[in-house]
Amino acid sequence: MTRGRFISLEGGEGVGKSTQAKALAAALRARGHAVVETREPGGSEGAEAIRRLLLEGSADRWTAGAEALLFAAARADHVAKTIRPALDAGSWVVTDRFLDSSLAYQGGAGGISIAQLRALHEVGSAGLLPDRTLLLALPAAEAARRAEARDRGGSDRIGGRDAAYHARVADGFATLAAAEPERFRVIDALGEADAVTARLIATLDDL
Ligand SMILES: Nc1ncnc2c1ncn2[C@@H]1O[C@H](COP(=O)(O)OP(=O)(O)O)[C@@H](O)[C@H]1O
Ligand SMILES: Cc1cn([C@H]2C[C@H](O)[C@@H](COP(=O)(O)OP(=O)(O)O)O2)c(=O)[nH]c1=O
Repeated sequence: MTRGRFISLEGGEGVGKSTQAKALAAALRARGHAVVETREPGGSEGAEAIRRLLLEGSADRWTAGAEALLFAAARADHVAKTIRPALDAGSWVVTDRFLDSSLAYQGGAGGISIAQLRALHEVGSAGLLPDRTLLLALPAAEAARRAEARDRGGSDRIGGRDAAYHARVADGFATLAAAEPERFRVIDALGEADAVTARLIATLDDL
């Protein structure tokens, strides 16, 4: 059996990742592929338990280092229990966030070095990378408007960090995409959801 393809959706809060993960999975199924749709932090029983530790509680609950380790631990479980088995069975995997979120949030915005974060990923997940990473790009004001309309002020431990933190996250994603043009595609996330989905699908032709 040929191995499935591994696709990650990335970007800051409110850019449309969850919406597009669903739509992309549906579009791939309509083309006859088996698709596993998943998310981070989470996507397996152990990782969902770690998700609650990461997203609930006070802002200062974890040091920056502990936070990075918890994301890497959650990812290791997600890869071992959900992602690798699905790929080995020939399914496509569409995940809402993966390693690049750690590089942008805990790295670019949080101050942990990219080299250290990649080392944690090597230990936890044998360095598994997506075949393609789709970075949804939206002006910060529009992303904040969408996130606010969805969350009505009730954001989580990390989503609730200040605008300067989220600006560093956006810069971090842009830098990662520029450094790995083979793996990344930057997608304009403005406009109707269906139009954005069509843009995403068009970047997967070669896979
Ligand atoms: N293309 C779009 N245009 C307008 N609103 C959108 C679009 N895509 C998603 N939304 C809405 O914006 C909010 C954030 O989208 P969501 O998919 O949850 O983003 P993310 O997972 O990146 O945080 C949701 O309320 C969603 O319904
Ligand atoms: C996967 C991952 C997520 N995060 C953050 C990003 C989000 O603020 C939060 C996950 O929330 P998520 O449910 O993806 O939120 P949103 O729909 O707003 O994007 O965790 C990291 O900081 N590092 C990571 O490695």
